[in-house]
Amino acid sequence: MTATFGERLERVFAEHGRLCVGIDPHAWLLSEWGLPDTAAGTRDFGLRVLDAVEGNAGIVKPQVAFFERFGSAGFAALEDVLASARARGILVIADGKRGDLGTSVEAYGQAWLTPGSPLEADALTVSAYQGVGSLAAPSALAESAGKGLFVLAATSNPEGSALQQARTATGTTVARTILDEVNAWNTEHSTAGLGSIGVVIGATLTLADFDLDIAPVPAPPVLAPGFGHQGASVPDMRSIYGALSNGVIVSESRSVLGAGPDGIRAAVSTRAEDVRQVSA
Ligand SMILES: O=C(O)c1cc(=O)[nH]c(=O)n1[C@@H]1O[C@H](COP(=O)(O)O)[C@@H](O)[C@H]1O
Repeated sequence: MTATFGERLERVFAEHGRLCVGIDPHAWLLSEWGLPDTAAGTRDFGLRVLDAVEGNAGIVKPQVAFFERFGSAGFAALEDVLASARARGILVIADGKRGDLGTSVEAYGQAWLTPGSPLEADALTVSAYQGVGSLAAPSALAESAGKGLFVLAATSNPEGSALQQARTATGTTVARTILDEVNAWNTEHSTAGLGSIGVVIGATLTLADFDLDIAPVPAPPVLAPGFGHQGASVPDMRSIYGALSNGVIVSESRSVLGAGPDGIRAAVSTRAEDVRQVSA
């Protein structure tokens, strides 16, 4: 039987820890790395990040937008990066923040989560603006293929708070509604341990402001951006996430990538150790 995404994630946690290195080839980073601001530059950048991650950490998160800037050539570059990560056994969360309804969102699931697809990743970030129920098709696809989804619940940017803290007719915040509905899916569909469907909760936030401070049981995987460049500090991980901490994936992009091509391997190694310290 195919291992579930949650089981695969727990294995990665045990073997490599919870650091996720973002692959965000900003134009200025390409320049600092001595690479052209082209699709070929993003490919080289992505492959060099994988060189630094291999053996040092277990998870990467390519930000699709930085590849998409170059159209089909950018997607071809991303396909090469995804294939290389698969070959190295590095778990990939494609940060595409896709969201739609019905057969359209199902097609996004097929694009990013079907084994053998050119853009195959292990998990995809998705938006639930159309309701968590709109994600049923890609969730089912993920579950059957041992893949995962990360649903945006409370994002690290300050502009998201008003909408995400707003209360629905039942009095529950939008962010909490998403967390509860994700958890209901996991309880119904996943066997044991971490579920296959996770949430995104920014590390820059005070979880109580979103009614996210009481963790559901079982706690889902939590993709946690906002560490490093956006100001959250890794040693504070447990105090930020409380009872959700056991599922947290610490994600950093610029703070690690800024070390440059010569310094990145050491930067990943140091940061992975910092994350292990706080996870123990
Ligand atoms: O889904 C994400 O990864 C994400 C969610 C969120 O709430 N905030 C957030 O910054 N991100 C992504 O995480 C990365 C953060 O990059 P750094 O701030 O450089 O670590 C970017 O790719 C963002 O798009």
